[in-house]
Amino acid sequence: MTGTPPGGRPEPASVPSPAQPPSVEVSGLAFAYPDGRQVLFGVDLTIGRGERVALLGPNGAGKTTLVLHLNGILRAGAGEVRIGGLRVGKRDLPEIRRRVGLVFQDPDDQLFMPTVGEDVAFGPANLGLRGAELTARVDEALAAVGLSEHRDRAPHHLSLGERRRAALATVLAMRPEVLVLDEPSSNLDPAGRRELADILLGLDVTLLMVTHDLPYALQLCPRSVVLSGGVVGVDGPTRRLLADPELLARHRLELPFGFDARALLTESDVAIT
Ligand SMILES: Nc1ncnc2c1ncn2[C@@H]1O[C@H](COP(=O)(O)OP(=O)(O)OP(=O)(O)O)[C@@H](O)[C@H]1O
Repeated sequence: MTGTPPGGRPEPASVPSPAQPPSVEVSGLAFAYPDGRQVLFGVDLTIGRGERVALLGPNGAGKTTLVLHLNGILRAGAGEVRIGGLRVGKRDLPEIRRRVGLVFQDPDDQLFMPTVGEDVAFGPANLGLRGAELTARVDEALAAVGLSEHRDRAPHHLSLGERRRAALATVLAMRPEVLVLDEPSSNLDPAGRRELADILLGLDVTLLMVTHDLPYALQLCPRSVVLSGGVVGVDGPTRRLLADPELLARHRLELPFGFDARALLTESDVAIT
């Protein structure tokens, strides 16, 4: 909520009031798949309202497993997850799923209606929206991702970049508080990557982005968390993580050839490292 302090400028929506719980609170989260494979061993992670955080780690570290707990697709074996103070569990699942929007890596997992507009309307219609209210919600979500002109097109006729933005619109139509993106930049061309970044930077949500694309993490997320050995192994400013070659090597993270991460550091960072 946006507030106007007496005599002052309106506060941005992302500034938390002291009474507001964090967007995401994961505490002591442990999880094993039914085949017995234990992936998470006690994850602790708090994300404040309006923060943008990159979730990093090598293949198989458990990043997707962790984010699937945020909207209750997976159930914690031990520990708990809270979204805006509300515990993720059977009782409040519909509200949790409204609060947490998950955008999967493959947009085709989220687009299944004959037209883009119908796909975007699907979630809010399930919430009970109808008529002008539903149309306004769809308009708003399509405009946010720059697809207003594509409302009546078949999703499978869109480019990958457009389909990924359409999948994002299906989630934005629910007005989520937390947006979780699984590898949003994968297979996008440079223009598609930039367009998506511009959209994401303009959203007023808490953002958690799973990615192997470290420059994208840097561009979008001031904070990064590295999942390692089933727990949060590293948590800090993205620019400092990326400027630490030993840390990157330890977690099998690699920057593109020629990317000068040391140039990211400020004088105060250099003094600390
Ligand atoms: N349904 C499942 N049943 C059993 N094991 C699974 C299942 N899904 C994932 N795993 C295992 O859990 C581990 C973590 O997988 P997860 O997909 O969460 O990792 P990740 O960090 O997202 O990897 P990537 O970067 O490759 O997407 C892997 O060893 C994977 O094989």
